[in-house]
Amino acid sequence: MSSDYKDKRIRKNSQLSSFRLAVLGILTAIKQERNVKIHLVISILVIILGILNDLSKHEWMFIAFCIGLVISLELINTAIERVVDLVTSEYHPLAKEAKDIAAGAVFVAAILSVVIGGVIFIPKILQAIMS
Ligand SMILES: Nc1ncnc2c1ncn2[C@@H]1O[C@H](COP(=O)(O)OP(=O)(O)OP(=O)(O)O)[C@@H](O)[C@H]1O
Repeated sequence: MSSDYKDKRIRKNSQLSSFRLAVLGILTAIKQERNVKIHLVISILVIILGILNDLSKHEWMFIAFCIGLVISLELINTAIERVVDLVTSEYHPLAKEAKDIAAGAVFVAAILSVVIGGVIFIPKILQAIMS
């Protein structure tokens, strides 16, 4: 990295707080990554479903945890994809492993969220159908 580029970067970063840079990172991921958009839409739908079903404080804590976990891991997955693409545009088995493992982390969190969402919502939906 050239020192000129580094100087410019340090100056630029000191103008923006780390909080604003983090928000910028989230907005970049939302704009550029289809999966981040999909997770956000699903999260909004789950929140609406939660409001309609009048969830308890504990149920909301589980839902909030799952939404935060999946979106955080999706952002880390996106960052790993960027770094891999920065390092190589060629096919490389390690690049494949890095991307696939990062995607696996999101998948595990998504499965956990589906299980928790099912435990919370299925009984409520069944009760609503039966009554
Ligand atoms: N440089 C590479 N070398 C080897 N395999 C790669 C490389 N880049 C991508 N792949 C493989 O292609 C898959 C898709 O890669 P891509 O870069 O399109 O990430 P994707 O964009 O994972 O998916 P998404 O944007 O839907 O999250 C990766 O999961 C990986 O298996």
